[in-house]
Amino acid sequence: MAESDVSAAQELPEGGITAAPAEIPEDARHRWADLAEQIQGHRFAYYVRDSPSISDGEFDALMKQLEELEEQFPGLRTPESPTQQVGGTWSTDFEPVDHLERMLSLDNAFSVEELREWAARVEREAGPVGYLCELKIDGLAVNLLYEDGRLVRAATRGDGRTGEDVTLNVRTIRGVPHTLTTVEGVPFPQRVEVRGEVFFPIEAFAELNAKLVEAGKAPFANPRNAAAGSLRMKDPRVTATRPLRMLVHGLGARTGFDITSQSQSYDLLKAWGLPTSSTYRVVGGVDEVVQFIEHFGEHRHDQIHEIDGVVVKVDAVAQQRRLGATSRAPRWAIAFKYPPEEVTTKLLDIQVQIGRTGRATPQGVMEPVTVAGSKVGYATLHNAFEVKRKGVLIGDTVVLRKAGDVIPEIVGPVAEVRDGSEREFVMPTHCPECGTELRYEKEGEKDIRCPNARTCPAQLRERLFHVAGRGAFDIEALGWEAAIGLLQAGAVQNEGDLFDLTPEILRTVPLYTRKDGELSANGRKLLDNLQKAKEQPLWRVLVALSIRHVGPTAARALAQSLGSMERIRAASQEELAAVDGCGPVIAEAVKEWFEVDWHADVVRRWAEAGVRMADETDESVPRTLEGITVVVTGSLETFSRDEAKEAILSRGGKASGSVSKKTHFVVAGESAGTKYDKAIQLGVPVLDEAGFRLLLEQGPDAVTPAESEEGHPGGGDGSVGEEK
Ligand SMILES: NC(=O)c1ccc[n+]([C@@H]2O[C@H](COP(=O)([O-])OP(=O)(O)OC[C@H]3O[C@@H](n4cnc5c(N)ncnc54)[C@H](O)[C@@H]3O)[C@@H](O)[C@H]2O)c1
Ligand SMILES: [Zn+2]
Repeated sequence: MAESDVSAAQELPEGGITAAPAEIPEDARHRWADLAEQIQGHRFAYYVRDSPSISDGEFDALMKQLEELEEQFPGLRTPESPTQQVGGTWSTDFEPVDHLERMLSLDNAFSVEELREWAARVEREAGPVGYLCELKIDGLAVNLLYEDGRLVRAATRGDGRTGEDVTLNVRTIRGVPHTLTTVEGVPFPQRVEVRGEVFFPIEAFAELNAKLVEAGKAPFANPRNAAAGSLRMKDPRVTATRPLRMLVHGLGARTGFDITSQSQSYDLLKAWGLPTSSTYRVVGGVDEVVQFIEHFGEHRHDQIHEIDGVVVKVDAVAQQRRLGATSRAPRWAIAFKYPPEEVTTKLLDIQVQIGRTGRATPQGVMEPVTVAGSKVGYATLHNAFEVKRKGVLIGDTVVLRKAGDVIPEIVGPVAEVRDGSEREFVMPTHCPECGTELRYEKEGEKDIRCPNARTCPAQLRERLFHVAGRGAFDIEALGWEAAIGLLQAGAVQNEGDLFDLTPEILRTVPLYTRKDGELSANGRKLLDNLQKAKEQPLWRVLVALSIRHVGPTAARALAQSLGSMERIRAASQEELAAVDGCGPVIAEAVKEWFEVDWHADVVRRWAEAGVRMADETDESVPRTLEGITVVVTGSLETFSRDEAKEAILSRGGKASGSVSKKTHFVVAGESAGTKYDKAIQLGVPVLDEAGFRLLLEQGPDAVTPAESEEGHPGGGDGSVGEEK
C-alpha cells in the first residue's frame, strides 16, 4: 500500500501454485504455472500494496488466458487455481477477521454476446427472470456488520473468507451510519452483514495526488487505488482526512428478517439509513439489460465515482438460491465490463515540439498501444513542470489513459517495475529546430518558447497549416504535407507569400505537379481555393494571423465592433479592451502583434494580393438574437456546426458550448447527449431544427410559449464554452 509498511504484508497463501496432473503436456503445465504465478504477483501488488504493476485490462487478459488454458486441460483447474479463488489477501497491518458469510467475486462478461450466453443459461435453469442492473463501482469491497442496529465491525474482502479489520477507518467515512434507523413495520435486524463499495470521488482525486507529490510521496495511479490506500491506512486519523464515500449493494449473513428480492433489500437498506445507489433498475429481459449498459456506457463519466462496468443480478431471491454459486462467484450475477480506458506501455522518449506560437511542449513517445478503441503512440506532457509533477522517467512503464473523447494522457509511472536504466528528462535550453535559445515570455509562466517566430521552421510550418485551417481561410488543398512541401521547395518564405502563388511557382513544388511537369489537379485546386479565400470575412483573416489569444470568438468580436483591419490596427489598447468579448489580455496581444514589422508586412502583402480587409455590414440579416444565448448540441440536418454558430452570431446572438442557467435555448439535433439532459434538468427550453429556424427568423418570442413568461433573465451568458 502506497503509504504504509509493505514488508509486514503477509505472503500469498501457500500451495497457490501446485503441480498439476501428469497427463497434461509439459509445456501447458509450465504455461499454467507461469500465468498463475504472474497473476498471484499482480494480485499482491493490487490488493496489498494498492499499487498495481499492470492495468486492469492487462490483468483481465491474463486471467482469460488462464481460463482458456484450463478449458483446454480441465485437469489444471485445481481448487488452488487463481480462477477458482476470490482474489486478494490481507496485510498484517490489520487484524484478520472472518466474514460470517463468504464474500464472493463476480464472473465477467466482456461482450454483449457473453452476457446473452449467461442470460440464456440463467433462464434455462431458473425460467423467466427479472434482472436488476446497477453500476459497477470501481472501488474496494467492504463488509459492514451491524448487530442490534449498531456498526460493530467493518472488514475488507480479503480472500473472501478472511478480511482485514478496518472498523475504525470505516467509521470515519461520511454517510456510513454508526447506528441504523428503525423502520416502522419492519423487524429490527438482530444481525446483518451489508456489502458495499468504498470509493474515492473522482472530483477530489487530482487534488489528493497533487498534495501527495508536494509532500514527496508517490501519487496513486487512479481513484480506485486512492480509495484502497486511503481506507487501509494504519492510522485511521489519516483516513478521516480523505473524502471517502460508500455505496452498499448487497447482504451477507442475516438473522431476524428476510427478503424476497434484491431490489426489496435495497429499499430496506435505504430505509435503515445506509447509502444506496439511485441508478439501479429492474428490467424484464436481456434486451433491456443491454440498453442499460449502452446508456451508462455513454454516461460513464457523469458519475461521482469511476465505473468499470454494469453488474446484472437476478432479482428474485428464490431464483438466486436455485442458481447457487461456484467457489468464487455467484451464478445469479455477472459483471459486464466496459472496454478498459487505462493501459500500460513503455515511454520510449520525451521529445520537445515547437508549436505555432513557439511554445515548446514535451511530448511522450510511447510504444503504440490500443486504448478505448484507438491506437495511441504520443501524448502531450504539456511542460517541464508537468513532467516533474507526474514523476515519469524516459524508459518507464507508464499508465496511459484515454477516456471518451478526451485526448490521451500519461497518468504516471509504474515505479515498481523500474530496472535502473530509466533516465530523467531534461528540458532543452535551445529550440530543436532552429537552435534559438528558448525563453519564458513572462515571468512566472510555465511555458517556455522559441522566440524566433519569423524563421523557425517549426513555427512557419504550424502557422502555414493554421492559415489554411477550417477556422481561418479554410483552404482545402493546403494540408499538413502541403505546408511542409511549400516551405521546403521555397515556394513561400512565410505566410505573407501565400496569396502571391502562381502556376509557375507552384510547378516547383513536387506535391502539386504531375510527372510531366504540369500542375496537378490538386495544384489547380489550391489556386482556385486561394482565389475564393480572398473573399473570406474579416474575422477569419484575423484568426489566420496567429495572434496569441485571438481565436474565432475574439476575432468575431473585433471584426464586428471595429469592422476593418485598419481600424483594429489603429485602435488604442483601451479601445480594444473595451470591445465586448475582448478584454485586456487580448487587447495587449493584438497591440503587441501589430508592432512587429514583419507582422504588419504579412497584412500588407495579403491586402495587396486582394484579400478582403473589411466587412460590409450586412443589413439583410435581421438581428433577431440580440442578447440571446443558444447552445447547439447533436447534429442538425441542414446546418453544420459552424453554420449553426455563424447563423446565431450573425443575428447578434451568442453561441455557447455549455448549458447553464443563463442559456436561453438549447437546439438539440440527432444523438444529442449530456447537454440535452442538462437543459431538461435546468428547465432550459429545447428546440428542434424547425424551432431553431423559427428562432433565427423571428426571434425568441416566436418560439416561447406564452405561459413561461418569467423564464430566463436577459443578459449575457458568462460561459466561454465556445473554444476551450
Ligand atoms: N491491475 C492489477 O494488477 C489487478 C490485480 C488484481 C485485480 N485487478 C482488477 O480487479 C478486478 C478483479 O477483482 P475482483 O475479483 O474484485 O472482481 P471484480 O472487481 O471484477 O468484481 C467483484 C467485485 O465487484 C464489486 N462491485 C462493485 N459494484 C458492485 C455492485 N453494484 N454490485 C455488486 N458488486 C459490485 C464488489 O465489491 C465485488 O467484490 C478486475 O477489474 C481486475 O482487473 C487488477
Ligand atoms: Zn525555433
